[in-house]
Amino acid sequence: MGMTRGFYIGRFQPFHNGHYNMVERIAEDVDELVLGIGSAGDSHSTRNPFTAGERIMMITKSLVEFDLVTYAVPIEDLERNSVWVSHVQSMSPDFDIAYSNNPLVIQLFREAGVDVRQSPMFNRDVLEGTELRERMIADENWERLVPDPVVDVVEEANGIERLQMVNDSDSNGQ
Ligand SMILES: Nc1ncnc2c1ncn2[C@@H]1O[C@H](COP(=O)(O)OP(=O)(O)OP(=O)(O)O)[C@@H](O)[C@H]1O
Ligand SMILES: NC(=O)c1ccc[n+]([C@@H]2O[C@H](COP(=O)(O)O)[C@@H](O)[C@H]2O)c1
Repeated sequence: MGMTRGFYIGRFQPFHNGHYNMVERIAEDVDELVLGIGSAGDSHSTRNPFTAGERIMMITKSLVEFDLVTYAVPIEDLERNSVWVSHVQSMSPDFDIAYSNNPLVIQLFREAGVDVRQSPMFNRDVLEGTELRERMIADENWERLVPDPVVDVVEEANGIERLQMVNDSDSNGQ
């Protein structure tokens, strides 16, 4: 078979070991992988603390060890789900298979005729962005739930202090 390119989108707030395990799985199927940085315009909020650039650093540094060509492409949100797949395709290198465990994303790709594959959830009780952000806010242990380079990126961005600050103002109703 020829070269296969996959596409995997997430908000990656932050990129954690569940995402890493999913890439490990995907790497068995494809030669190249596009990582879509979802909600790319969002940052500095409790749900989306990190910028697209910071998330690109987390992903690029975490995936260097794979025998896989990777591209990180920021994808901003749209008001219209009905044209979202075209929007993604307009920003990304061409891909053969989309990977997601998000039901809306799966449905939109399938309706647009794109081949979609799911993976099992890895250790979902702790490997979840929401859980990680809660631990960061509470100064609880989160470092072992992410690839080592992500710890450095969070530190460089002063991410814990930022998340604690924006969480304070978010929960005070801005
Ligand atoms: N532990 C995991 N194992 C396998 N896939 C995962 C895991 N966590 C997230 N994913 C999948 O990775 C993609 C991107 O996930 P996303 O960036 O929303 O992370 P999340 O952990 O679900 O974060 P949040 O709690 O912030 O929504 C989605 O398809 C999601 O289902
Ligand atoms: N209408 C839209 O803009 C639209 C539709 C579906 C998914 N998305 C984005 O795709 C990403 C999906 O990633 P998650 O699986 O991490 O939720 C998110 O950033 C989400 O906002 C956007």
